[in-house]
Amino acid sequence: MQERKALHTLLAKRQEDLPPRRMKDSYLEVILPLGSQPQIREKYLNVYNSVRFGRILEDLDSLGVLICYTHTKQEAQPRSPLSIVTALVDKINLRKKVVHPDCDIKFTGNVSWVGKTSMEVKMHMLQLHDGDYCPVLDATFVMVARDPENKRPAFVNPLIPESPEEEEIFKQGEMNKLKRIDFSTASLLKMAPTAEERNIVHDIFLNTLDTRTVSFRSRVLPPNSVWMEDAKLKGLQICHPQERNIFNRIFGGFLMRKAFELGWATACSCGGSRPFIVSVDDIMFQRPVEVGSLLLLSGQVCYTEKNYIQVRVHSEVYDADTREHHTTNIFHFTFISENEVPRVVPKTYGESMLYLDGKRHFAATMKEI
Ligand SMILES: CCCCCCCCCC(=O)SCCNC(=O)CCNC(=O)[C@H](O)C(C)(C)COP(=O)(O)OP(=O)(O)OC[C@H]1O[C@@H](n2cnc3c(N)ncnc32)[C@H](O)[C@@H]1OP(=O)(O)O
Repeated sequence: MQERKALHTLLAKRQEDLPPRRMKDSYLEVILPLGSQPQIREKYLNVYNSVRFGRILEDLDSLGVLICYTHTKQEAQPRSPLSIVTALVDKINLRKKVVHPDCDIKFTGNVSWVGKTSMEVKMHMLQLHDGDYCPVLDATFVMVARDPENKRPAFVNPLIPESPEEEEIFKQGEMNKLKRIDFSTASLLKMAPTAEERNIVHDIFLNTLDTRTVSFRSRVLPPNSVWMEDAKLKGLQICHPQERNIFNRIFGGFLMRKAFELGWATACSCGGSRPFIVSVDDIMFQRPVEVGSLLLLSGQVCYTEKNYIQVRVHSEVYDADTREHHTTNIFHFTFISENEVPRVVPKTYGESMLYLDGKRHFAATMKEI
């Protein structure tokens, strides 16, 4: 950090002082040689003889940051003054259920939109089959540039779209930002549910009343259902220095892997058969996780429909000295199970809000895939 302090003088005072970049300036292709270098397969292999998605999340996070460093690279500077951190995983949509552990994987990506200090990155993952690379997933992340000590935001190079297609991609980035603001304004933590949503919650409530006692208090679980309070799992992670990133905080990809694995286990125990990841959305990195933190993770099935399971993982750090808890991330995962899954039923008002939030995330995912 002492060394990094000296880099402050290299920061731009205004965004206009930085040379504009094109999308192709930050374009990178990286090969993960699972086919040609068998010795690296072990790290990626899961028990179903396919690739661990948590490892892919780590690779996407590192690649996203590397793409942003490429976008902001100044030839004259031996070292970048910027600390680039992951602010948001906007969306990851899977196009394939299974990723083979013995075929090469190619990642590609570039900066697709730029604000003042934030950059949207679009990445794609493809896998080699019979001589061709076939699409596996598409991902959109948002990274934020900070000063060398990671204390304040720092300007990034503007982005100039060069063709009508690139203008469309750039416009989409702008729209994504507005959509995120709308989604967050309508959050159930800030606003009451809509009339339609209130009816859904009340119908669920009526459906769980015990017809014999006719009381507001006695509740009965409908057939093929599970109470939400019984559809959760918890985990603890001690954040050892091994998981730190280049800014001495816990690596975002590691947090995603741990949250994904708990989310998967939660979906597995609720659904009763093997779940496959379909989509990841709206993972907001609200605050950095310090090395040495006790990270508490809670996985909750929020919503189910047919074979689909919507899981939310909440992560918080616990400070044993002050006994305070601070939320660091909320993760949203959509899984598809091999068999039809039970319906989850909320009992309390808080659970009903989690249910509606899960239903909203599920609906947004289904619209896209
Ligand atoms: C070399 C290659 C290999 C490298 C591999 C290492 C990879 C290392 C990557 C990591 O591991 S990072 C670790 C995981 N991430 C974190 O710990 C970040 C934790 N969160 C934070 O530190 C802050 O919440 C964050 C810096 C993201 C935002 O801080 P603020 O809320 O104070 O932001 P501010 O209001 O100053 O806004 C700054 C910009 O961020 C944007 N922003 C903030 N939160 C956002 C969000 N949630 N979604 C989208 N954009 C967001 C905001 O719009 C604005 O953009 P513009 O300047 O372009 O207008």
